[in-house]
Amino acid sequence: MTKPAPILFPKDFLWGCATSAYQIEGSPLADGAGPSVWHRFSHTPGRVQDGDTADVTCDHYRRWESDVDLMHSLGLNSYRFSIAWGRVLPEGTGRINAAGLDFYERLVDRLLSRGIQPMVTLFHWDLPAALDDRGGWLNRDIAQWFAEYADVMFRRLDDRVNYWTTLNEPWVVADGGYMHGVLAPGHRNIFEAPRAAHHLMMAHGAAVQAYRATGRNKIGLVVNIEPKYAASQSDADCAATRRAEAYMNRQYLEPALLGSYPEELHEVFGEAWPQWPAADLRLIKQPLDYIGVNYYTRAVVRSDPTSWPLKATTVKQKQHTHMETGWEVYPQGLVDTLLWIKDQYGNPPVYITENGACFFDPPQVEGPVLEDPLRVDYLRKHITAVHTAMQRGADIRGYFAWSLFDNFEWAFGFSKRFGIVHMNYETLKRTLKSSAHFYSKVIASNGAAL
Ligand SMILES: OC[C@@H]1[C@@H](O)[C@H](O)[C@@H](O)c2nc(CNc3ccccc3)cn21
Repeated sequence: MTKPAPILFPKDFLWGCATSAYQIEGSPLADGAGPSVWHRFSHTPGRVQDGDTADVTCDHYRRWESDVDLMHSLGLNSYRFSIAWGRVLPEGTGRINAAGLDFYERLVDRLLSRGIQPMVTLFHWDLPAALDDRGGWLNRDIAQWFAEYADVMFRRLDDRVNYWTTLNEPWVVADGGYMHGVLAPGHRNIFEAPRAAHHLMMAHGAAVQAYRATGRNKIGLVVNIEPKYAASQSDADCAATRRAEAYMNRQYLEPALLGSYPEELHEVFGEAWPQWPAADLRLIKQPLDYIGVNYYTRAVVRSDPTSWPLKATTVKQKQHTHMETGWEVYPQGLVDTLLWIKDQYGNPPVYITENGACFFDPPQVEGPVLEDPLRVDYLRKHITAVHTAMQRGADIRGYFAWSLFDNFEWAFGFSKRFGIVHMNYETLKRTLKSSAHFYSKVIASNGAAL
């Protein structure tokens, strides 16, 4: 029996971890920063589990130098993080806060000095509150507000940042923030959700257009993809699955890549679905250098006329492990997702910009390393899935584990831990989990240690 050939990734493959500003930085109002909708939302009683806020969280705003050194010690060759728009432009437009811009410039310089490539996300949900007061994602003007902010960042950092992302997961903002009201800014309105979604994508297009005027590197869009599998071959379940796939997985990819929306959205939104001007879709469909895919889980879908607005619901797969968010662990879904993008959208360059899991880590035996075997198994199986898709022709350029640290998990507060590094929120001590050691070995061996 010959041993299987070792898994090996390309020499220039990006191996990183991902974070976002509001989730790890703390000090949301320091040095002239303006508040975000998430600062408001987390300080609104009842919105976040246990009343948690990100006022301190990982205190990365003050510990960024040693945090970069920790990334270097893990052997990361890249790091995906986001800019807090309100640190740079406290009112969202107009006046620049030099201290905010300087923080991100110093962070980028230190990353580069440690041989770590920054991948910078311009918007990871923390919209300046001042812009929300002017309508936020419901105001068509936000496309220009976002392009103005993006241009400030491009002009300051494009000589050092090779990978830009406009938006992180527009679906989550529209669905969570405007359809279901469970995320900032907390609206629950089926007429607002498609408008917020559309304006998010117009902002994406306007920022890419601005980048092409001066930019010399790569820019893309990050979407969350959750592959949908019909619970049965019945017409009702197959139609429900198509609606769910259009609503989450195609509503953002297709205007960006094809310049059109899936027909199923007319059925999903009904009278709430506007007729968008063709010029809007031309703005959204800007040539991209890559697509970022955030993958965590899949959904098995059945028809459910009582479920709003999709008339579809997820069927729990009791035979598989689930995370503490209730998400099924299903690595095959990542293979299927990557091959779907390859086959449906012309095999664009893809980075796995987020992949990870939150498990209640077992009771910790005292010692320097915290054991998290379920997360090690999750990472091993999903990184292997990436390699499988690459062997079948998908053009995958990098992988970012979510997340470097345990951090503020939005409406879940600190109750969910996705980090490969444990965060003690009292002492702010960082402690490597066994998944950090595992990931470090995978990087050092370029995959052979899987
Ligand atoms: O929930 C884990 C992470 C989160 O911390 C990141 O900020 C965010 O980019 C992120 N996106 C997903 C996947 N998409 C998703 C699906 C349903 C609800 C919320 C997010 C997971 N995560």
